[in-house]
Amino acid sequence: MSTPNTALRAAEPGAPLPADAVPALPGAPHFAYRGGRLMADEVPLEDVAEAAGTPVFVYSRQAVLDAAEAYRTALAELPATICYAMKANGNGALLRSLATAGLGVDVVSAGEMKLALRAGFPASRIVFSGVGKTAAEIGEALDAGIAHLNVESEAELEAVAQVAAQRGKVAHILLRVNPDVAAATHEKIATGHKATKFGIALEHAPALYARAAADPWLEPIGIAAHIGSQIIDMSPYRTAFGRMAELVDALRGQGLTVTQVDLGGGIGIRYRDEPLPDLAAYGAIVREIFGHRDVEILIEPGRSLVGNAGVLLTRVIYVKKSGGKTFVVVDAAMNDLIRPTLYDAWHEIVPVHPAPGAPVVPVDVVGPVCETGDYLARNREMPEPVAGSLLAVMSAGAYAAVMASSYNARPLAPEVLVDGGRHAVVRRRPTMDEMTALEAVPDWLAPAPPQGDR
Ligand SMILES: Cc1ncc(COP(=O)(O)O)c(C=O)c1O
Ligand SMILES: N[C@@H](CCCC[NH3+])C(=O)O
Repeated sequence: MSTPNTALRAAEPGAPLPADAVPALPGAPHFAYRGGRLMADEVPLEDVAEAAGTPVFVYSRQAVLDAAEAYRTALAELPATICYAMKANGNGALLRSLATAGLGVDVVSAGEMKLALRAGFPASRIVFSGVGKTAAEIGEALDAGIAHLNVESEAELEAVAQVAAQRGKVAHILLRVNPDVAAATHEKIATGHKATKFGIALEHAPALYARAAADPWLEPIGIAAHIGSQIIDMSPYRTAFGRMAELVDALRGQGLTVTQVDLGGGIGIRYRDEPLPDLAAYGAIVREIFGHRDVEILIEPGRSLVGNAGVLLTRVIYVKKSGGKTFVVVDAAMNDLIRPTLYDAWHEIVPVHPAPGAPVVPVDVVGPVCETGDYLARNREMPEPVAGSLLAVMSAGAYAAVMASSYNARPLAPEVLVDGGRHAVVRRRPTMDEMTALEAVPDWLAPAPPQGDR
């Protein structure tokens, strides 16, 4: 498949972009070129940059809703609830959009739980996952009436039992099992093989489930698994779900009640030239394995709902030639998008205003942060941008703004939501005062020297 950059390269100097060079961007059709400029739905990205400054994350509300609809279609007629894994993107306006669309949500901390409740997700559609829930968090979840508490270890089961008894509230739990499946993905985001910290070994699950069923303060309702993230080939799901189904049958064979299976998330997106994940095939696997088993199904997609619904818009500060290389220094950096540095991730980077005829050269797209690892792309063939121009870093809707930091005292990039032809800042850039608002200088420190003496 031709990537956007190679497609752009096909243009002759000075000639308008040929029709077949209009790049098939990840994020299409919601992010697409029209009239020689990159649009988010009906909004030119240059307008967003003008209104909110750069760097800025831009999300298409319709892209998220379409992605949710694609899951609904794939799972049609199954008793399935889509619980968006909000760790991928916890922006309140996006959450509100998904809550209004009737989705559930998967949370991994009391903080996420509170954001989910605030966004309007009912407690009955909240799954509380996570390997290290504290007693305080378990208590908050019980108080909020969370309907699905996913338990990841024997120690956690004991903690839940204790907190539930203390509060006099029955905890509805699912045991997260580790199906020991190796999915082809980056090692830092694989979770379903037994060497990871996640889940309970399949062979230990029956005894723990029975232990829970015997506890008056625990009501085990099902089992959960999540095998990893950015999974493109659906076959590991078949293996994992098959093992889960065997466990469901075994538990029922012991006279235990199982009404729910939580199949986790993990379906990948196209960042570069990956095949598009086959949601229909996924749906068929779920149907084949669980369709006749009389269980309610939960799924927890994160990235596949929001990843290609967002871009990071950035402006070129300088083009620097040094050491035989071309560095495109932009105003976004690793603190805004850490995925390239952390996972060697590829994010497509394209001009907002393609300049046909611009020489295509290998460049490093780097930020202003003082780290050698501060890059968004390395040795990337792209039309050489000019200082002041806008670039869009694609596929930045998932695990981007949520993983950002203020390293180098850089303010968190704002977030803008596009809805058709309108757009709004849904999280603004913090001021310097806001960034330091939590700091305190103890009174035993000498006062700051007067400005003139510094
Ligand atoms: C328990 C759980 N559910 C769901 C997800 C969402 O994964 P993804 O964004 O790959 O769909 C994750 C993250 O990998 C997770 O840990
Ligand atoms: N943060 C990872 C995904 C982690 C999945 C969370 N369980 C990424 O950016 O790809």
